[in-house]
Amino acid sequence: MIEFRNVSKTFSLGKREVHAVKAVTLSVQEGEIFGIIGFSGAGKSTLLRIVNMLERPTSGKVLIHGVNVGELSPKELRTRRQNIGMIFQNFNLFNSRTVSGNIAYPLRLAGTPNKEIEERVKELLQFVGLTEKANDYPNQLSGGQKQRVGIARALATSPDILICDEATSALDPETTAEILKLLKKVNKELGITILLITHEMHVIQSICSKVAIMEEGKVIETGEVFEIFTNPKHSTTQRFIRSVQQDKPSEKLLKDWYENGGGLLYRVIFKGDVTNKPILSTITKKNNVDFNIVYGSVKELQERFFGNLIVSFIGEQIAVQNVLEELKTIVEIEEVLGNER
Ligand SMILES: Nc1ncnc2c1ncn2[C@@H]1O[C@H](COP(=O)(O)OP(=O)(O)OP(=O)(O)O)[C@@H](O)[C@H]1O
Repeated sequence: MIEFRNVSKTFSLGKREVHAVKAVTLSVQEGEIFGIIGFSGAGKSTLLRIVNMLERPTSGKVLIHGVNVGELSPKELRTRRQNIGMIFQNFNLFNSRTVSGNIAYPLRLAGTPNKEIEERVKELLQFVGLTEKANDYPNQLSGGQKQRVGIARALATSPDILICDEATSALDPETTAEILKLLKKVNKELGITILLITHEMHVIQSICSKVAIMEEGKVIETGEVFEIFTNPKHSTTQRFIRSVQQDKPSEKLLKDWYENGGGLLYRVIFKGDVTNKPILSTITKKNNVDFNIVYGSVKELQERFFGNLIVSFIGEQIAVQNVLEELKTIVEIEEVLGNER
């Protein structure tokens, strides 16, 4: 639905050039919630602004429904933009207009008749749960309520794409969770494709189905959120994932473990259905080996199970080797080393 093909953007600052986006190729499918994550300066905002040509790419192209957005006439581009809703970290509401006035604004711009505007605003207020606040002004609202107004305004012209620029970064954790729930509802009930940027991995974990990780203008890794979380390849991706789930004991605990003569530790990763089966106990029993789960968790991720256990095996060396070989045919397994080893 949205395709970035080899998109680059270079800003010229006097003699200096900033390569904000470098040869990005990405595909966002219809109905997805697609997250782009990266540290500050990675190029996320620039890439997002290229979708509706608020920023023109230096090279490459963006296709929406197969149409090259860069080649649209000014009139066609205006229509395309009406079909792309956008919400922002700082909400960007008009403080001099009421909640209703803010939501009605894009409809007025589009020349919608008053009666229709009234009905649509009522419907949107209900959808975002702000009917009671229709006549309030933005400065009478909490951050979460302001973002609800932002979402209602973005939906006013019935777009097929919603772009979220750090939409929850200014909100506390509880309000963030409420807004993410609302975005999920927008996606599920209205079938709107969502493209969001964030620097917070928990946002990706909560609502995205696909993710791209950006660093220094490039996409360094992309894929299904479940796959990226369970098998991150790039060290930056691993850092982001560690921000939401610690996947091994601290270095201090690992050091103590090994110094106190603890045996080798292995990370055993279970994905999906495998978590239902007593694999560890069956295989170790058969080989006359004991096991000790030292650390770990089994979580739900994208409606699938994901187990990450740190295990020590106790038994004859050859028997432990057999257990490892057999486990490797069913689950992922790797040695866990402390930095000190
Ligand atoms: N209009 C501009 N003129 C010059 N340089 C720019 C412009 N916009 C962005 N940049 C530069 O491009 C690079 C990428 O910026 P961008 O805002 O896209 O990153 P980001 O990942 O969204 O970061 P942040 O979360 O801090 O906004 C940065 O080095 C930034 O300074």
